[in-house]
Amino acid sequence: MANIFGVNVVSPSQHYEQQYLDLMQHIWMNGDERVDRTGVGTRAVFGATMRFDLAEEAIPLLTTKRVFWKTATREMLWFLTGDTNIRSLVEQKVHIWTDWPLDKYRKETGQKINRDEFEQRIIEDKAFAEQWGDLGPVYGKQWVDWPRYTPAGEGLYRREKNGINQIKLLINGLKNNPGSRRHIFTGWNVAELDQMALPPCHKTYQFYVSDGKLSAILYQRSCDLGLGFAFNIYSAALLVRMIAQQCNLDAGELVWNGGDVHLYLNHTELVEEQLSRKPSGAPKFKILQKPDSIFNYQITDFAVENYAPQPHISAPVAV
Ligand SMILES: Nc1nc(=O)c2c([nH]1)NC[C@@H]1CN(c3ccc(C(=O)N[C@@H](CCC(=O)O)C(=O)O)cc3)CN21
Ligand SMILES: O=c1ccn([C@H]2C[C@H](O)[C@@H](COP(=O)(O)O)O2)c(=O)[nH]1
Repeated sequence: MANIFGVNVVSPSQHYEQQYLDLMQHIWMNGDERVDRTGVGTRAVFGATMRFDLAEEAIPLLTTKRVFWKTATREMLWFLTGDTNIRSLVEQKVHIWTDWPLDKYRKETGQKINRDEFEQRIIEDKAFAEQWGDLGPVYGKQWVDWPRYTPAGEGLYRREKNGINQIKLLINGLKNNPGSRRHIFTGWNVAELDQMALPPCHKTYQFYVSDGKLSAILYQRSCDLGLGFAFNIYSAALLVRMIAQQCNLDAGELVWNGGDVHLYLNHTELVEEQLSRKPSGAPKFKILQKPDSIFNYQITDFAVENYAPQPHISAPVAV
């Protein structure tokens, strides 16, 4: 891979996943060993870029392990509803956000409930879910309902019933003023970070229209390269494709910029297994119909073809 002015140029003969495996190898061999918030410990580099071509229905799904793209798709559709409670995810058998509310519940009540029991209660008991299943004003809330305040006299402010829908504004902007350099949305609401279970990792998205194609940069401040990345890069591509479809554009390129990019020290087995495998194949992504709005996609609207990954590799998630 050549590097020109900080732009990684992936040669067309190289598999799109090779840059990911190279970065994984580099971090595992040369990363700074650091103590992190979770106490697990990581090896990390600061600042990394990868580029993925989205032309001709390409989708950046890792092929050296199976990535559960439907799980990631359900999560993205959940973001777009503005929901921040894990209940609707758990109802769809998506477990990736359960560990944070569960951890909080155990710490605050001292109860030794296991994950399955906790999820069962979240589903069966609406009041329990409202009390214990909410992640605070994370991604979805900020994306489609960023709070807005208006003066109410005497130095007081009233919170408007409807916040700012950044996704709707983005799509209007892309349609009406494609050449703009301000096509951005972000989950990083500084005033509300302390209420979130986790501050956003995939925190800023910027879009760019040229030659009938929609490209995007994702800036991810913190990246769990062994677990989170596979989801994050697929989800970002999914988002580009949905937005492109809504704006009658083709998908162009997805540029991923990572800040603190790390491998957890308890991911040795995953790293060694994955680095021993060779990427292969080029899955295709299809959107089967065009809903009348970005907010009306359903899981059945998407299909992945030609995806023949190597077996799943499980690894513990650091909470
Ligand atoms: N340490 C850490 N890594 C993350 O990737 C991460 C967080 N924390 N906290 C918030 C969210 C939750 N996300 C997660 C959480 C778990 C998996 C995970 O366990 N994935 C497994 C199985 C997926 C499944 O059950 O379908 C995997 O092998 O990809 C992935 C992303 C991404 N984020
Ligand atoms: O979409 C996501 C969400 C989270 N992560 C990872 C990155 C870190 O390992 C943790 C978050 O911990 P912080 O201390 O808040 O950075 O979760 C991810 O890779 N992708």
